[in-house]
Amino acid sequence: MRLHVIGLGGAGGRVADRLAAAHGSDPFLAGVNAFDTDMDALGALDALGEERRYRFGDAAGGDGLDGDLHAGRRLGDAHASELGRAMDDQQPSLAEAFLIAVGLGGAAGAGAAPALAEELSRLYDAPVYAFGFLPVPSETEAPGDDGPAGGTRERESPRTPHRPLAERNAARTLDALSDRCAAVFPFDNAAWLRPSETLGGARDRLNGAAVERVAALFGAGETPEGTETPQQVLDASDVARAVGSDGEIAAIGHATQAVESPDSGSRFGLGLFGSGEPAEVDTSAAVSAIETVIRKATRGKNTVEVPDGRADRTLLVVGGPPAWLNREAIADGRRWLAEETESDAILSGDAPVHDGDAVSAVVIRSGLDEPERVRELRETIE
Ligand SMILES: Nc1nc2c(ncn2[C@@H]2O[C@H](COP(=O)(O)OP(=O)(O)OP(=O)(O)O)[C@@H](O)[C@H]2O)c(=O)[nH]1
Repeated sequence: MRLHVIGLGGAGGRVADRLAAAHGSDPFLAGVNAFDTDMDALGALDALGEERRYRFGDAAGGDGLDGDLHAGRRLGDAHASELGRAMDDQQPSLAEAFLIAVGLGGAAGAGAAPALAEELSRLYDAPVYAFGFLPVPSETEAPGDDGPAGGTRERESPRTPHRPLAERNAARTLDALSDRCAAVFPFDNAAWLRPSETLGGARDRLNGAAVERVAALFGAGETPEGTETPQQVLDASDVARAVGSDGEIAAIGHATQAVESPDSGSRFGLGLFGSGEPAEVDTSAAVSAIETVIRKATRGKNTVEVPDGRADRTLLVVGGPPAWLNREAIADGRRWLAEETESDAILSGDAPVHDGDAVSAVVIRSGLDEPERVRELRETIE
């Protein structure tokens, strides 16, 4: 689907930049922008062209907002239409979905996100989704008090900036985005940190994991021109049906498994008869690879925890070299997922990747019980 990604604030900008670096020429990424009040943060991006970066909010004097969410909201309200216009050269009217990426604990991005979501919904028919990083607990703790391993940890890795208001900002922004977006995809930074890591040291790895999942989901139905069309094409309306339009929280699970790239058509001489017929792949190997990736995508670490694995709605996309996409195995995987999630509303699609060297699965779950970390955050403002 044609996706337009807008990264707001420091974290959002870095994710937008990373998406542009890894997927800038992929057909699904129709537009990318990074908007921030902070000149230095925008200046530190390297894949996004100057024309895609935009500093807003003169009142911030070119700096960040140091966690002042009220100031961020004010700036967002004042500049939303200006930000909407700053996207215009990338034909946002052709986008089939918008994705606002933001660090929920901050102020510049989190403050502007609700107003921008409202503005985009007013201007365009396409759904507006939010992808938001949840803060880690150590951000709100007093400096130096970073849990039992705290002292050493801070010496070993870049410091995580102290943001006393991060949890409350995140709770307020989650609520505001749920009211204004079709769906919210939280990414739980804390769940993705390894025991010895700080957020400052791990953020590039986390951003890579986030980008991989965004691309796996939104790029799934989009095959480069001239390649095979998926048998069950995944389109923007499938994603919309899976995640709903009521601002519910959705989780993305993703897994890949390396497989041997079948030498497409080699048995008959590639292209000689225009057959492009795939070489044979051992059926049991294909079945096992598909079963493994679907289970890993479901039970492995998702962008946010799915309590008891349960969901009202589920979307499954299985990708890989066409010869590996065994129909029966995918159908079995769907049945397994239906039981696992207690959901009977499972949509699915294929993502054939010619010359690919991995089988992959993306599992989206929406209509979840509240994840523990989201509940903790919400309690900070009750
Ligand atoms: N995964 C990830 N999370 C980040 C990153 N940078 C910041 N965060 C998280 O996002 C929150 C907001 O940080 P920023 O995006 O830098 O904040 P901002 O929107 O620029 O707002 P101010 O700095 O307050 O003006 C932090 O509290 C962290 O939890 C990043 O690069 N990756």
